[in-house]
Amino acid sequence: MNEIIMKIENLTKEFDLDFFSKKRFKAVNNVSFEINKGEIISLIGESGSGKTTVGKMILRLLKPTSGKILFENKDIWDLKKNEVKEYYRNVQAIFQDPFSSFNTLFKINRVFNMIFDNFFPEEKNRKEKIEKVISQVGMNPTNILGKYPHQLSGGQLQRLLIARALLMNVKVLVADELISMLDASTRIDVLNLLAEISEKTGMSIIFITHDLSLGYYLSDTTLIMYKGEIVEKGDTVEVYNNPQHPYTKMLLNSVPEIDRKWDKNEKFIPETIIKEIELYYQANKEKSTIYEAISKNHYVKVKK
Ligand SMILES: Nc1ncnc2c1ncn2[C@@H]1O[C@H](COP(=O)(O)OP(=O)(O)OP(=O)(O)O)[C@@H](O)[C@H]1O
Repeated sequence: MNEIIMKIENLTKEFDLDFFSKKRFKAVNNVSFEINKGEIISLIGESGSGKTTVGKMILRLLKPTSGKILFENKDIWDLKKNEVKEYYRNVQAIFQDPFSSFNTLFKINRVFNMIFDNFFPEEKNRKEKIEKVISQVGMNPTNILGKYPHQLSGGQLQRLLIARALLMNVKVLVADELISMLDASTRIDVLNLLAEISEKTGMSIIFITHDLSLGYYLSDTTLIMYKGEIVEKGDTVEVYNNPQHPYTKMLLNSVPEIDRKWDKNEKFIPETIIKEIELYYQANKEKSTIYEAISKNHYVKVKK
């Protein structure tokens, strides 16, 4: 049976458009989904669709305008100070640029020791545990631990971030454009590593990407985001084989194929499918702000 570990309920985030304006911008609009233990979910969408904003709210880096994030049935914005620390022991992130996640002044050994200082000060077998996770991500601890971050490659640093998640035994990992800086073969290695860890340890992964093929490769469940909303969600194979929403269809059609050359008459601009989107919502008798968002430039007026 599936065990829900995190529940996102009607999450909305508005940003001020500018200091003087009364208009606000809905970067995330009424987003709901659940994450099961050990599940890998891809959050896929074009640039600016709101993926990172969802990730940041899950990491408590941004407070939602409305809606809830429940981790193990507790609202993460109702946590007490000591519970917040516990939350971060369980929920961690890996961002696109691995270099920014490391303090350049500290050797890797120190970086890993600080995890124990912060979260498990009583731990006696630090060295052993650190060496074990570094080996688990396919690296030799002796070659790595004495180095500074700038002496390592992007791929090595990404692996170290995964090792950090392993060391902390995190329950949910938010991986935001994790591998976009890596070359193709290193990418596959890191993806395989993530899938393997998730299967072995039951770690759930929210994989944020704009790359459909990476999402397909890794995830059990796919969420397609467009203009701040989830327009389609479901089993990955099902979504890719039988997309329902016009935006998902367009997105899947726009993936370059090895035997298809660029055609100057072909257009994949989302705004060209506005009519289909309108008809889709009419046919499904669903309400959506997406149609309005496209035609009115995605702003909402609020009183300040
Ligand atoms: N702090 C902020 N203040 C104002 N607007 C913001 C802020 N953070 C994000 N936005 C806007 O919200 C929208 C969604 O941004 P977000 O970073 O979530 O998109 P994304 O789907 O992750 O895009 P990308 O793939 O390019 O990272 C964008 O239009 C962005 O400019």
